[in-house]
Amino acid sequence: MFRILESLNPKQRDAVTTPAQYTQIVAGPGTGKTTTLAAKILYVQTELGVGTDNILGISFSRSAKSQLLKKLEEFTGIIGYGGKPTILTFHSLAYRIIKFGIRYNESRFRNGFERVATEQFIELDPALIKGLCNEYADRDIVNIALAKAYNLIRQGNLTNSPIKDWHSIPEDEVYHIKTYEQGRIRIEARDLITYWKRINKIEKIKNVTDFQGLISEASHLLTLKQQTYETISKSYSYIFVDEYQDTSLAQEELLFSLISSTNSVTVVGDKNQTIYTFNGSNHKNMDRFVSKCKEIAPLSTHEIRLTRNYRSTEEIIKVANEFIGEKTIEPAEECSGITPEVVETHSMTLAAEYVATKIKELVKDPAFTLSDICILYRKNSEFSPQADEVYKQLDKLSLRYNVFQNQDKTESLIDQVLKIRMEYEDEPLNEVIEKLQVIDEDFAELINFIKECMNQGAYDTDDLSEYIVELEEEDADLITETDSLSVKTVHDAKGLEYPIVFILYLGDREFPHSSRPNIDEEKRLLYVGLTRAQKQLYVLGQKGIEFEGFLDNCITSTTKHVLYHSSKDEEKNKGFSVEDKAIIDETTKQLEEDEKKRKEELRKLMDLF
Ligand SMILES: Nc1ncnc2c1ncn2[C@@H]1O[C@H](COP(=O)(O)OP(=O)(O)OP(=O)(O)O)[C@@H](O)[C@H]1O
Repeated sequence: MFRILESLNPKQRDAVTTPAQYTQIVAGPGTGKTTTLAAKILYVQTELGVGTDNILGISFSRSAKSQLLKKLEEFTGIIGYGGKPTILTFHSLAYRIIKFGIRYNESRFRNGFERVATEQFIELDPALIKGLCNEYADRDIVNIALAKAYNLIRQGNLTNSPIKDWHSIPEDEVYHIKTYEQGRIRIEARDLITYWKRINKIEKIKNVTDFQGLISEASHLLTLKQQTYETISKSYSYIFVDEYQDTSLAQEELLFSLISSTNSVTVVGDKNQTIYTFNGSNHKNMDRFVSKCKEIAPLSTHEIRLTRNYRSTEEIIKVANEFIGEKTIEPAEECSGITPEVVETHSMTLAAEYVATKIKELVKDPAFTLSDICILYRKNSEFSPQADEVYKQLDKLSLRYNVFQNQDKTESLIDQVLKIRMEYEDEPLNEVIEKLQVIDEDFAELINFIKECMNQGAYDTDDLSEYIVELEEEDADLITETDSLSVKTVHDAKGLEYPIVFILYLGDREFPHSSRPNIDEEKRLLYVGLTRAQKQLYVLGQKGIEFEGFLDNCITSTTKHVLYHSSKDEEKNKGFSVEDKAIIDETTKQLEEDEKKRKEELRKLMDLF
């Protein structure tokens, strides 16, 4: 352990070795959050003699979990001992708690209970939204809006704390729920109450719940302070929570219901990297953690700030700090590098063309391979026109890239896992793998998944249930091939780092996204993107017509401002007389102004709804 402690800086070491019962590590990007957390988990095992069974790690997603496990593996490889503790997401932890609740007859669910997405409750009862929000003819949108309101209110985002049952909804309240397709939908409290009651009925009859239902039920079981609480709370004497800034109020409540006076808790987070508020995350949890813990153990609550960034060059750090408007990180050592480029282009197509051409040039240098490069875009969706444009340009130049496997593929893996759970009920997983290997079918992905679960302590097919929850949480999985570049959303790149990063496309409605963006969240998102780059950074887009000029704000004294309007010289206004050019410029200006007016009117119109 000494060797690992020696490799850390004094603040990181303090975070690892502090005897405080409650610790909050506030750390900017690239300052070693994952590194410090992994070191602390190992320290607790090796120096304090705590068994892996008594340690619980809570991660935000399966990919965050695998990064932490990778770091732990790296460290255990160095010191030659130490094991992998249980690392769950909040949802799979909730599933585990409910399983105990069922065993002790404390839960409202029964064995074999299932999860559905909130919008899918309607498939179990087609009359679910009948008579609700009648002023809207599009019933699919009403279903989506009600599901969203139902989730937000239970997560605590429509009020100041999570609402646990429909009795607590104030009857005269009206909620305005933003939908992507139809702007805001007005939902009266009585409609939401009816919706909630109907869902309760479906849950009871069909023995199902949704993801937020898992969190609410688990919290409820712990607050009963009966056997479920005793078992869970006693098993995990050391609890570590990664990405704490992205927890919802309901998840915060779950964590605090789990803690007794004897557990030690460490949370790690960075408020500037909160990028899931649309999904309920609430960075105020970071402010509250220390004050709440001080109430429980005033003398044993410790807060540590990590600011030394080991990831990026000084120039990249400067762009990130200036963009977010705070000096949150500083270079760990002097490491000046290549000047970041801010590339101004008229269109997404040109931006993608610039990126592809630049990459072709960059990989001529034997120091770089394609896998050192990542292209980031804003839209959090599988079918993004931005990504499509990038793929098209990469294809033109025959550049290999990794793609996300589609949702169907993830679903088929879930189906396979569910099937083997039924077919080989309660059988040990190593025997199941042996049986799968002799069947003449391609089970490679399934076997990998089972091995991943076994690594995490799963023993038989029944143990797979909580890991299925994690699969269901994922949007899509990346198929990673060697020597291919990555194209992903900023959300998917969270926690990762690449020597060369391209970000596109900063400009009206693209990034910041949508007609009425949450500017603070969009800012944090771009900050996450900028801080993924280690050596080279390229930011592409156009100057802001509306809202904040994100591209302008990336231009600093250490960036190079490039104008890229066409790859072909002959197209750069050649062939036009000076008079023609003046007319073209005037018309373009007029068109831009008309478009601006049109957007403004559209927005006013949407506000009316
Ligand atoms: N004390 C250290 N000395 C040298 N390198 C370090 C140190 N701490 C962390 N690093 C390196 O810095 C990089 C970033 O570390 P890590 O991924 O742990 O940061 P992070 O804070 O989790 O990042 P993010 O906020 O982006 O998730 C990694 O390459 C890691 O190996």
